Amino acid sequence: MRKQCAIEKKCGGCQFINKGYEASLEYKNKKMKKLFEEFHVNVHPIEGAKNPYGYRNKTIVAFDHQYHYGLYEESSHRVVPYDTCLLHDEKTDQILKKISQLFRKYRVSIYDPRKSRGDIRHVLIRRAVKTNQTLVTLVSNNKVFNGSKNFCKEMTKAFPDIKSIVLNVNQRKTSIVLGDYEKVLYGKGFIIDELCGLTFKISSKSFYQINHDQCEALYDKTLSLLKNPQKVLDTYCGIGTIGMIASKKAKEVIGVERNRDAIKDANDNKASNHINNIKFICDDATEFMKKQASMKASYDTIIMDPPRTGSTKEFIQAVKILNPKQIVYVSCGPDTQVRDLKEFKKIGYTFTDVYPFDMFPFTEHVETVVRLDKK
Ligand SMILES: C[S@@+](CC[C@H](N)C(=O)[O-])C[C@H]1O[C@@H](n2cnc3c(N)ncnc32)[C@H](O)[C@@H]1O
Repeated sequence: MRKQCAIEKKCGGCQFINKGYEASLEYKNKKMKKLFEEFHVNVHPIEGAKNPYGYRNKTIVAFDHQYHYGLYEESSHRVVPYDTCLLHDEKTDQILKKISQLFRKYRVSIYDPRKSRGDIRHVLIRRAVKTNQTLVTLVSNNKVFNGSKNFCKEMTKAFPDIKSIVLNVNQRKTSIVLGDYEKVLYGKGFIIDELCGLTFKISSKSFYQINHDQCEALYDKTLSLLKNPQKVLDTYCGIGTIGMIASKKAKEVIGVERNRDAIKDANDNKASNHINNIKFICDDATEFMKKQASMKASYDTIIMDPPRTGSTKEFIQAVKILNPKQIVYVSCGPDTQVRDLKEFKKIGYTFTDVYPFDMFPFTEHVETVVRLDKK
């Protein structure tokens, strides 16, 4: 059933929310065909979501001084308040309403970005949709959160699925949301979700795909594209999701990721899923690739899933030396993927198919996966 968003224009988060889901898929299909046109490959129709609403398992909001929550208006510090968002998991907005009530009740100090004063800068909610567990992260300018015991007690009484509440301290004067220092106020500091038959521990600073069901479809495709993988290098591995799923099919997997918290989660995930043929390394992906190339290490398969900015020329030059038979490239930024694919072409890799996934329904974004083979 088609739903209408009342704050579409002010919020600006989803370009297609009031235009209809089919229209958005049509637009994305055309966009992908055009983007990959120069390669003369088969661009498959985008894999749409069964339910395009309520898919976001991660939400970050700011509060104004009247304790309304919302997103910052583009290029301003004005919060655009909202009641419910059509893309959020339903529980998320109920939790945010309760947080707003408690902030008001306890007169919690709200950060003012213009004056760099006050405490609470953002609230991040993460939902593990399969296990119904919630992680609440309060991002503050202050290492102390007065009244945290009462706050946690009231929150967890109202929402028993809140398994952890974390205070993340961010005293930087930038728009980066999370700081480095964290203090667990309640629970263990993480939640557990299930994905593709495995369990994953997720903490506030680790990357985890925001659309659970579309992510399973994307990972199934990724796995099916791997032809007889033996020694696999999973680069930009996050908490180890793709590598651990691929480990079922491979002899050995090495995952590399630069976020220390994600690597800690990955190692815990490896242990809790009893996977013995995977190892995780905390390093910059390009630096790691350069070291592997200089050691003449041997991998027959490379998986890469970089951030929206894509990979680097040096990474691709290191691939040339490592000479794997196949590369599976997952991307949340098809523009930068195209840029990187041109470099892969120069070093002798070809591809025939592009598989787009609608990981972020109603927004402009598309996720794509491609398998490259050595000519
Ligand atoms: C799109 S996410 C993919 C994570 C994982 N493959 C997944 O599907 O959950 C990109 C990951 O790359 C990591 N990352 C970003 N830049 C990196 C770099 N230069 N070297 C290594 N990892 C990096 C991020 O921390 C993030 O975990």
